[in-house]
Amino acid sequence: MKDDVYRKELRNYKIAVLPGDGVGPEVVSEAVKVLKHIGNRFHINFEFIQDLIGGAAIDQFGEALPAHTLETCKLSDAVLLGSVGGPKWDDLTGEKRPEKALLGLRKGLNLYANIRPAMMYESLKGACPLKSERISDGFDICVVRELTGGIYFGKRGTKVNTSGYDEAYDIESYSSEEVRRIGIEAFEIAMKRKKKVISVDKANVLESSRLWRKEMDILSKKYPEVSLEHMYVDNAAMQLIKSPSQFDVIVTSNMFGDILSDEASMLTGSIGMLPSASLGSTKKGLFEPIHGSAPDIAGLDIANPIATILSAAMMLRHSFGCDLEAGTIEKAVETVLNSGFRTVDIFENGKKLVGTTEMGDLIVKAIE
Ligand SMILES: NC(=O)c1ccc[n+]([C@@H]2O[C@H](COP(=O)([O-])OP(=O)(O)OC[C@H]3O[C@@H](n4cnc5c(N)ncnc54)[C@H](O)[C@@H]3O)[C@@H](O)[C@H]2O)c1
Ligand SMILES: CC(C)[C@H](C(=O)O)[C@@H](O)C(=O)O
Ligand SMILES: [Mg+2]
Repeated sequence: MKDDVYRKELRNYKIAVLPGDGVGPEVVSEAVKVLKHIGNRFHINFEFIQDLIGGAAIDQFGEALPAHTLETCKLSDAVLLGSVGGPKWDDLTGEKRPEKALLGLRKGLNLYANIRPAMMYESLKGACPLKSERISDGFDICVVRELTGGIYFGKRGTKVNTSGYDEAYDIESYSSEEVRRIGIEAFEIAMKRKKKVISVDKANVLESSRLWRKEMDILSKKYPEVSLEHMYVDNAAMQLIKSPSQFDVIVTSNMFGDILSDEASMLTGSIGMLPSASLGSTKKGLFEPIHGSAPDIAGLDIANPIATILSAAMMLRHSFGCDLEAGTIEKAVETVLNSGFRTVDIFENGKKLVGTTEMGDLIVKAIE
């Protein structure tokens, strides 16, 4: 019997839970609450194995990504992560930084494709900072961000240059194989959507972007039904604000994807709304909100848990093939938003202000 069929019949999944720092533990505990509820309702046995990452792991074990944390993730079917980093660890440099744990985890699990969907909820139109005519068509964008290459993983260092000044460098580099595999991911996703890919680069300046563009062109010949357009990243940042509905699938490099997805998140109303799935060549994925540890609001029970709850839904769909259950969570989120409940980041006059825990409770209730 094939492994995935066997697992589906048993409906028994092991989830590594890494709450991390700042608001991470607050939003993750809401997502776990929702998953537990889904488990009860749909007879799925979730085993949650909690471990430390980031600043929390530095404080306890002296390193941001302890070997046992990586091992826990390797032995699990999927990983749910909150966020890492914060002012407490800001003086640390290089490999010691909490954020490096995240990069180590993504690389260690070979999760090269980061999927970040940004869609407009009808009831959150008022929370979008754009004029209503710019979003009259709504938008449903899927950012496909390369996650284990580029400037994040290139050679870096510091030196004193020949004139005696300090110098620092981070090299952006991509191989054709790295570009091809993220391209395939984007075209495959596009085949299930509007069959439209916009590849974002800076090929008017960067050699690595020229390779990127060439590989995307080669790949597009294998997907004749999908239209491919190239766009420079500066223009793409502007076009996202001008007319978000022109985008469907955006495929781009690690750093451009990081920046553009934060920008796209704000179009939905808040960075607290955007989930993500980091995927590789196996079903095991890493699921996390795109936002960070939000130190300015940590511990106040006001962070929006929806991004993390929607990340849990992405886990059900992508790692476990539980489409019905994923859809149930997504529908529950929509129901709660349609009923007028809002955390402070998406609050508008006339709506009902709730905190992190209450938002989680409402979503659980909407699942029932
Ligand atoms: N994936 C991650 O773990 C991740 C992602 C981004 C940043 N970080 C780290 O987090 C720390 C803070 O970074 P930052 O301030 O640049 O970005 P951030 O995403 O943590 O916060 C940016 C702004 O968005 C708000 N915000 C974020 N999440 C929110 C939520 N769920 N609900 C409501 N408001 C929310 C914050 O309050 C803040 O005003 C840094 O150490 C950074 O490196 C980690
Ligand atoms: C914390 C940082 C390393 C991370 C990234 O840049 O990938 C974050 O900004 C994200 O978007 O997940
Ligand atoms: Mg980011």
